[in-house]
Amino acid sequence: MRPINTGNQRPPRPLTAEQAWQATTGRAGQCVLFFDFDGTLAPVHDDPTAVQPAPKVLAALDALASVVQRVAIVSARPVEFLRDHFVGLTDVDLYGLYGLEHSHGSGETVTEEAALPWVPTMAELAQQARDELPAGALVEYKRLSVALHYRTAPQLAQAVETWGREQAERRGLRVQIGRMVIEIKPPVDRDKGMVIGEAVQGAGCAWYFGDDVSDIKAFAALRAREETHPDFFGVCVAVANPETGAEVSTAADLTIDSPEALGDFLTEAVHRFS
Ligand SMILES: O=P(O)(O)OC[C@H]1O[C@H](O[C@H]2O[C@H](CO)[C@@H](O)[C@H](O)[C@H]2O)[C@H](O)[C@@H](O)[C@@H]1O
Repeated sequence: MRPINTGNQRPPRPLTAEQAWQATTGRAGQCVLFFDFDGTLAPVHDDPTAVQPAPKVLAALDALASVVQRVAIVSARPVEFLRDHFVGLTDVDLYGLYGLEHSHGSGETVTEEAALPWVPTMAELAQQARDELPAGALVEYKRLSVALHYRTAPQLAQAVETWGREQAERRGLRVQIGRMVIEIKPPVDRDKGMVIGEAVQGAGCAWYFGDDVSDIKAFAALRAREETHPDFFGVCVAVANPETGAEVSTAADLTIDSPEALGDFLTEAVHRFS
């Protein structure tokens, strides 16, 4: 059995959950916990407007916020959506639309200026998608991005993705593939990896929990921080799922079975880190 590291040294890879707990406990006050939202904190639902955080998640995040340096949610959802789903959590940072928006604590929402000129294009694109995509495709308009979903009509995957890619190319936009969704975004350099790279400055340790391919960039940002800062300790945690789970798990240190299991894991973290 590998020895457990309780000092400020990083434990060797591959990591066990126990080693990750132990290495974090002594420096919880310097640690930032980052969470993706859909498929990580909240179980997947056919209707993107109907999702809610898994049981125990809200209470655990609230308690963790006073134990660790920062708790942050890093999502493709708008900040306003996240705020509505975490009412009562006033001491949490919210990064929305892959970092095009953010708010700290209960502060105002700040939007990346370079993205603002793209608002009318996105509104127009959403309307065009509603008009042109086949019945069964679901269009989610998010002010600075448009998500085209086919979860309830998987036979449309190729048609929806092809339509989305063509429109993105025609309009000079970017695409992000996700779980039964293609998302179209402004051509502004902002992703979860960039958010994490900036937000870990000043932290001695960070955990990132995610389930989708866009979260792999966040894992890479933690790995990069470890490379350049030998005292920094990062833990990448995948949340399993049948779509992107294998790819995300391969990039992670640890895998948790589901958002519900994450609720239990975080409840345990409150006790471990306190
Ligand atoms: O960065 P995230 O917080 O993980 O957001 C990624 C996308 O999540 C949502 O779509 C996903 O969840 C839906 C609700 O469970 C599900 O119906 C869909 O199939 C998933 O792709 C959200 O609706 C998207 O806007 C986000 O891009």
